[in-house]
Amino acid sequence: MSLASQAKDVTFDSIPIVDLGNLDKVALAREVRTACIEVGFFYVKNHGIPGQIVSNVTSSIARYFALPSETKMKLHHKTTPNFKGYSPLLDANIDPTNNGDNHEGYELGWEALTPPNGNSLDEKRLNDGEMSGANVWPSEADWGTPEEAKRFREDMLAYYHEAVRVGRHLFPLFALALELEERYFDDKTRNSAAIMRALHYPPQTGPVDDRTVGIGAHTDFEFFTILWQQPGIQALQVLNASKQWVDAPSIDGTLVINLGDQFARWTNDVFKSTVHRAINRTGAERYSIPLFFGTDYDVNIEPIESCVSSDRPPKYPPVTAGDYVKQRLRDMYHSEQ
Ligand SMILES: O=C(O)CCC(=O)C(=O)O
Ligand SMILES: [Fe+2]
Repeated sequence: MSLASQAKDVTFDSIPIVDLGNLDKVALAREVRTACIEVGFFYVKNHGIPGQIVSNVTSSIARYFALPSETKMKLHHKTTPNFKGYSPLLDANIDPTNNGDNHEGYELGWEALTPPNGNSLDEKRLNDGEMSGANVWPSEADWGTPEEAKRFREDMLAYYHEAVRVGRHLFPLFALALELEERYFDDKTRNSAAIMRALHYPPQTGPVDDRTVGIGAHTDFEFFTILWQQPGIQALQVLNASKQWVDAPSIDGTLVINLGDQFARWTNDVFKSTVHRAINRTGAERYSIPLFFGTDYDVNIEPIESCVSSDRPPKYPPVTAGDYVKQRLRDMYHSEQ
């Protein structure tokens, strides 16, 4: 049966959990396919990221966001050519009908933990298309000690590389879920763009203006997102086909995977890029870490053959992944960058 004929809109009431430890690849791919067609979101367990790396990055993030606002503002993303760095509260506005997203963020991309030959602009990043370019890091003076500065960079990059490893593991699984050859995405993900954002959502208690939520209703722009969310704090919600918000709670030991608009374009919307938002009404600080995983930016996104039929003609014109993401980022920040 073609994938095009399997497309459907489902009023799901929970998000499925997929066990990456399952050695039966065919069964695993089937589970992923169902989750992608019906929900566009799933949790993964047994992803292999060591707990210590996760706890290090989360404590580093909390320390970073506790720095004085003037210090964080020195690395405002508008001072960089590629959106890296800090974005303050209400700076981004992902839902144009809203007043701004009530979170602050810090964004980084690919960087070797130990730069080869002392050169931080290594070959991989130079090849990474128009969104490439150096990360920016708070200085030793910003942190107060060289150890703190070093620790922050190491904790962030250690998690980054682990999450990228999980992402690389998922591409063949997605290929199988699409009934393609397992290696289908290999030549499209040689220098995969992977942008990580550390996010801080201050608590919003009392009456909350619906137009100033943590992050407004949106779909992600990239291929898929790997999201770590802080345990014990409910904030993320996912919209089902009947326009009901379904909670996506943090589940210990799991990561959330959600498909982005690039994936929806590859699959002519057979696989869903589902609307979601986050509101932190818990009274406690919330941190989360999405990592947006893409194909190489020079790859042209065109629908996979089996996702197109006479009943389901192509919905989107072809576009390169890089052009697409850059335009979406400009829209989000109302930027001319
Ligand atoms: O913080 C979250 O749980 C969601 C973040 C998100 O959806 C995004 O950054 O695109
Ligand atoms: Fe998102």
